[in-house]
Amino acid sequence: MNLAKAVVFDLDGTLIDSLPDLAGALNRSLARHGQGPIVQSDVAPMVGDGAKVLLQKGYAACGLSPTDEDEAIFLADYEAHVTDLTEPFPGIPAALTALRDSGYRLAVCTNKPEVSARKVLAALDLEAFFDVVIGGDATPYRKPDPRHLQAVLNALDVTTTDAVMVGDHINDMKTAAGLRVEAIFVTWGYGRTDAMTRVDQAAQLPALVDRLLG
Ligand SMILES: O=C(O)COP(=O)(O)O
Ligand SMILES: [Mg+2]
Repeated sequence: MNLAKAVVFDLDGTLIDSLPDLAGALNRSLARHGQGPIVQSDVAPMVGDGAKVLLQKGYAACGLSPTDEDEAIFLADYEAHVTDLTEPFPGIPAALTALRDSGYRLAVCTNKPEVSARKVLAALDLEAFFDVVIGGDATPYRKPDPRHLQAVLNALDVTTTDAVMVGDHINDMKTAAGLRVEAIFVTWGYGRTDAMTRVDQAAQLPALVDRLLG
């Protein structure tokens, strides 16, 4: 058993394919100004720094910048539709089950607003896997600031050498590197990096985590 060891997951693009609902909310917001839609493949690289930055990047692509009202409407609209089309990526529930069965403690470190993160985890029956969930609006720091991950490790009471971070974005890799925490880059998400340790399928995660933390 690995009671003192933990696996910290990014959420969007790592555990869940949330791009359709993120793009939907962005495009509904742009439509209020007679702009868009932006196709999902162009929205994907805008995901990773949280919902507000997604809105700013989407508006910038149309030569606009969002007002406070646009932001409030967008955040409320996304929160209301956070599970319309969003699903776990293939093999994720089984991989989380295998990791828990091996004794790892699991957590989520996401730049997503925490209310939306918890809502989607509950709706997709993933919430019970995680001891700690910290969203991008829940502390003064968010990824790539390593203090976001440090807050998760503190809440877990786990040391940096007993944790691994799993993510789909350069922000996740930078966050882990800032604390010298081992990191695994998942290739099924929305980001691109040259990270050395990579996985292409969720089923490969438990063995890789064992190798890095064992
Ligand atoms: O929603 C985002 O922009 C990023 O969220 P993530 O940190 O879970 O990938
Ligand atoms: Mg991500």
